[in-house]
Amino acid sequence: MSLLKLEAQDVRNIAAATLLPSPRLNFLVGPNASGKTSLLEAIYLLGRARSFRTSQPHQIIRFDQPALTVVGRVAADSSPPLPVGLRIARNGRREIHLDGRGLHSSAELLRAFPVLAIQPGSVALLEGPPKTRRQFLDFGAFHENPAYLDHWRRYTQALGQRNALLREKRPRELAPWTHEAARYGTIVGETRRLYAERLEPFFQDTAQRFFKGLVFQLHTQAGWDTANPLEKLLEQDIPHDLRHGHTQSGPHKGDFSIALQGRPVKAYLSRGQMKLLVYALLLAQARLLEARAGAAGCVLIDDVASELDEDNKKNLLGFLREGRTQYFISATDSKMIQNGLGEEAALFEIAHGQASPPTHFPVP
Ligand SMILES: Nc1ncnc2c1ncn2[C@@H]1O[C@H](COP(=O)(O)OP(=O)(O)OP(=O)(O)O)[C@@H](O)[C@H]1O
Repeated sequence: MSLLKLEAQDVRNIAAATLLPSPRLNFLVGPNASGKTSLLEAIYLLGRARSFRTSQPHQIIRFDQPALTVVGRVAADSSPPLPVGLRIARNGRREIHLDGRGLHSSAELLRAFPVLAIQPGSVALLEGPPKTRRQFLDFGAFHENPAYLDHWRRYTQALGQRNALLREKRPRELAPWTHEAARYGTIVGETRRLYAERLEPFFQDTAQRFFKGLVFQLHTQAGWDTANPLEKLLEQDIPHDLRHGHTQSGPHKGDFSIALQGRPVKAYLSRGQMKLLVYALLLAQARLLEARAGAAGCVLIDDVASELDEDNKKNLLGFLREGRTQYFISATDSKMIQNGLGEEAALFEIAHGQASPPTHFPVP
């Protein structure tokens, strides 16, 4: 499911830009503030209907413009290319189009064009709050299991109702929501656990590229003591939950952690190593998507060279050249990519919010 064409309008400093990318490796090269990240942001918007940099639409829309527009064509493995489009206005109103239809939610878009971003802020995946890690697991589980979104929504709704009753101190009305939250919460927790289990070998493989000989352990925490049924815990917790005004146990408290020889990585790895571990996790997620028939997605890598030494840049490039995933990689200079690009790859020079026509590297 690669991006065949992108047209971005009024995204940050991009007044209007068109990209005709390669289905595999695409390099966006240009000086600081030329618009590389903005182009990556435009691609991300097309797949997720939101930015990876901000939740404030007015920040992404070009100064003094009423709205941004991103349209594209996405290759689907077994059907003709799909036209996709998104418009976001200053008041936050979004219009999403897929194959000529207006969509009410971004879920179909996410499925049609799975996009992942690796950017300087991605280290929050290991260092930030658990919510970031839950979102990582949810994105994977969503693509792994078509029923996941519905289960997740039902859980979130039941949890919201239960929390409202807890805040209003109405314990007698809790029973149906406790039951519903336990039912769907258990499924959500289990689906996340299964996803992490599926991801683990891909993660071990990607981590080996950067950390030869080191073996990491990936542990998921469900958000409750899974030795007990969630329903029993929720019932036991009622007095406690009433005092706090919200539900203490459940997948909304879920998380995962990574350890190296039993020690939490956060406490021992260098900054550069943390960044590599984030690469390993997100690239593993992309590889797992790729392993699912027809679901290979698109990965955006912003500011690729920062904090990676020469060996690791080579390791990364070697990894990216394998498989079917489409990559968009931004860098301030093309040194990193001049050597060893044996595959179909395209270089776009970015200047003042404009992209040059692609330079294609010949297949040897
Ligand atoms: N809403 C906006 N409207 C217009 N310009 C904006 C807006 N938001 C940011 N910019 C500007 O867009 C320019 C491009 O930013 P971008 O982050 O895409 O650059 P970049 O090429 O990734 O740079 P770097 O290599 O420094 O990371 C910057 O000068 C930035 O100040």
